[in-house]
Formats: sequence, C-alpha cells, structure tokens
Amino acid sequence: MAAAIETKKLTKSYKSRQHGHINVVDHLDLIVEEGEIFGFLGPNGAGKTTTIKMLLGIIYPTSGEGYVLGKEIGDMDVHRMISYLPERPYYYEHMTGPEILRFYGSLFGINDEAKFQGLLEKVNLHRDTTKSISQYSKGMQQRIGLAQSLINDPKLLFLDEPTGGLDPIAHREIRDLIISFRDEGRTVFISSHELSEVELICDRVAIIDRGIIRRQGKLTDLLRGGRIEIMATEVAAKVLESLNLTDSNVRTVPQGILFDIPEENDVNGIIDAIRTAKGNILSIVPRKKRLEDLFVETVQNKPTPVGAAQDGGAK
Ligand SMILES: Nc1ncnc2c1ncn2[C@@H]1O[C@H](COP(=O)(O)OP(=O)(O)OP(=O)(O)O)[C@@H](O)[C@H]1O
Repeated sequence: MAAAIETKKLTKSYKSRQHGHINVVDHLDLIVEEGEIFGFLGPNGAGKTTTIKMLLGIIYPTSGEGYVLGKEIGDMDVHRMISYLPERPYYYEHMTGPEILRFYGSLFGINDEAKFQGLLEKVNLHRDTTKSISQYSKGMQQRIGLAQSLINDPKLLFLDEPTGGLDPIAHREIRDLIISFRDEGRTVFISSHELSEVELICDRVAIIDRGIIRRQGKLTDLLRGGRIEIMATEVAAKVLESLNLTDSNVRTVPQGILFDIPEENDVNGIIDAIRTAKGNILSIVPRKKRLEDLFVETVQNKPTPVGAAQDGGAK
C-alpha cells in the first residue's frame, strides 16, 4: 500500500530564551498508509499541531523531509486533495448549513447544489437547512464541519480533536462518519486526546512526546499484552505447585484464589489443571490492554531528550 503521509527526520525548532534552539518536533519518521484511520496522539505541547502545520504547508520545517500524497510538503497541488478540520472551526454564525457549504464550495470553484444537498444528508443536517450556525448544537457544528471538509472530495483529511467536548450520541455520529470516510477510500489523520475513541476507530497510531515519536504501529500490535484473571476456589495445593506460577501471578483474596495471567501464557492449561483437580472456577475475565495504559506508560517517566521541547513555550 502506498503511503499517504511519509516524513523522514522532519524537524521544527524554535528559538527559546532559556534553552537556545529547541526541537519541538524532533527527527520525526512517520508513515500513514493510504485508506487508514491514523491516530496521532500525545500530551499537551507534544508537537502534534506543529507537525500538522508542517504537513499542511502552513509552516516550514527546519530540516528533514515530508511527503503528502506523494508530493513534497508545501506543494500547492496537494491542497486540492486534502482538507483540514481544526479543533474549533470558526464559522459566520448567521449563516445556515447550506450557506456554509456554498461559501466553502466557492473557495474551490464548486457550485453544485446537488453535491451540497448530498453532503447535508450525509451528515444528517438536511432537515435543519433554515437554522443558523448560532442555533446549532456542538454536535451539529462538528457535523457541518465534516460536511465542509468533504467539499473538495479529499483523499486525505486532517481532523483535530473531532469529538472534543461532544456528548456520547454526538460522539457516535462523528465516529460513524469518520468510519464512512475510510469506507469511501479516504485516509483520515486524527489528532486527539480521546483515547477510547481512537481505540475504537483507528487502524494505526503514533504517540509523540516532547517532539519525539515514542510508539508507532498497528493498534492490534501495540495493545498486545493483556491479562486474564481467573477466580477460583478449592484449588488443591498440588495444582498450585504444578502450575509453577510466581507470586505476582497468583494470590489469595477473600473470594478465593485469583490468577492473574499474561494472555500469551497457557491459560487453557491452567483452567484444565484446576478443573481436573475438582477446583471450582468462579469467573474468567479478560483484562485487555487499553490504549490509555499504553499512552500513560509511554509518556510517563521519560527523560527529557537533549534539545527537545518542554510544554509551555509560546505558540
Ligand atoms: N511559534 C512558536 N514559537 C515557539 N514555540 C512554539 C511555537 N509553536 C509551538 N511552540 C511550542 O512547541 C511545542 C509543541 O506545540 P504544539 O502546539 O505542536 O503541541 P500540541 O501537541 O499540539 O499540544 P496541544 O495538545 O496542547 O494542542 C510547545 O512547547 C509549544 O509551546
């Protein structure tokens, strides 16, 4: 599969009064495959917006290379094939949904009422055509933003915190729309803090921290390493011995004996051994590794790399 985005040692440095030049994005090697939903994650000040601005050609890298849809970043041809929905898009509040689409359509030389109608239907705003943006809920505003971001039929969409501040129903609507973009063959690059959302929809993620990519890969690979908890009673001592488990894998709790086993271990073998010796299994609970666990373990307690940025500088 071709890469929709590829960067090689992409770096942006700013001058800081205390630290001289600091790399707020530091030798970034990023690959986003065509047709995937990619989550770009990181704590505040990690360098996400700076990276997106470089990919969009809004700011110049200090060094390194970057390619978007096969063209070098900054290439004006790319702008016709991509779109960007910022975290807080600004719309003229007096405009209605159709007026917004006509306005943004005109920026691309598109004057196609059937297309605008289709987009309003896609985001389920076709029954609210007389309402002005000031009367829209947050979820509706986000949906008109997504409709607007489709006007130029982009191959690649950049969405900054697309579900930030939305209620669970609006979350689901936006999530379904983003999945439909992938179904249409588009690539979606999402910058987000909403890890549970990202976990539900993203194919691959990168975690950036202090300008450096700490993890990058398929979610299914990155989230390997879950655990299985088996609660049992009447487990014979000889069974416990034969299982050769460490103290961290097995402990006595008020309800019985709790086995806490890495999922790659022979969980079935343990269950069989307990059952064969007439033990009583009360529950078997998979404890999947969550993206939040991975995120926290990735960004916590990392030494500050030389020359890398700290949060709190000027924007
Ligand atoms: N023009 C600038 N001059 C100096 N420093 C800057 C500038 N723009 C951004 N920075 C610094 O670069 C670092 C990364 O900022 P960036 O906005 O890319 O982070 P972010 O990951 O998008 O954060 P958030 O999640 O809070 O939006 C921060 O320390 C920020 O203060």
